[in-house]
Amino acid sequence: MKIKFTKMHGAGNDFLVFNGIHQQIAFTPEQWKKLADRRFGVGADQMLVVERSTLPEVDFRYRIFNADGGEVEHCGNGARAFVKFVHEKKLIKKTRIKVEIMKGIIELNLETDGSVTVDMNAPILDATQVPFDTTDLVSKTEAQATLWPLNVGKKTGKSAVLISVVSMGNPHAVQIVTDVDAAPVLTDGPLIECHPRFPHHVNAGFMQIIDQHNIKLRVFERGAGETLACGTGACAAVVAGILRGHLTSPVQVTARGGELTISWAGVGQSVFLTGPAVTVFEGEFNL
Ligand SMILES: N[C@H](CCC[C@H](N)C(=O)O)C(=O)O
Repeated sequence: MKIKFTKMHGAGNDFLVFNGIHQQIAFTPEQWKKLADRRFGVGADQMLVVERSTLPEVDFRYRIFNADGGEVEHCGNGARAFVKFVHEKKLIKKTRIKVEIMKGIIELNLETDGSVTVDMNAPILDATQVPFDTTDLVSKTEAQATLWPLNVGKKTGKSAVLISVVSMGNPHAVQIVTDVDAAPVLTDGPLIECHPRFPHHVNAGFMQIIDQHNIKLRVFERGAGETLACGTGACAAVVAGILRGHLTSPVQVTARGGELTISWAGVGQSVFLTGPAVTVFEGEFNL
């Protein structure tokens, strides 16, 4: 059976996007993992499946699978690729779209310049809801932020890594570093991703503050490794930076694969993510 897909990216975070409305897309975690493999498969950070929603007033359902085959709650860069896909495939005409994801509904807007703005809903700031195990941990306060000491490799006790714990529907552990290019993303990233205090694992963000309105960011993503950009990671980093008193909305996030713009008006308010979405090629494979 031939399965069609579209290869896309959002600031270098790359995806295989499937029309799950007109073709049956139901793969095992092993099949997703093989598809994502950059040698034995097609290659991607995540795979996105477009389906119709059964909820009233909601246009589509959007499922996200990481390169390791696991289904996850949210993907900010993927949401932008999603909008571009449903328009290019003429699955919808309107430019403001409501989409059901694993844990809620998000609203997407295709801008006249071709960029996409995503209402990412409000961040979850209660660490235990992320979820993160705070047992026996003594948190620190910086401005409005709660920071948690996390033992990472040899960085323990007084040298523990200070993280902000934020959920954008998916879990994020964000730390400030002086130089992202020199940050231990590939050594500490995997240790944080699978840290026992994160029962669902976590995306590990490394943020360098440039000024009040600009950061550089690298993210070691749960289930995908370091990606060239992470939309939900950019949202979590900006939320953490604003709460810590280092940033003021809007914030330009420079990722290795491109630029994202994040706006946030404060606790309880939605985070807005704006950025590019690019179609690279159409493909198909035999299942
Ligand atoms: N690795 C993430 C999912 C993809 C998020 C990222 N690609 C984005 O743009 O938000 C997780 O396991 O929660």
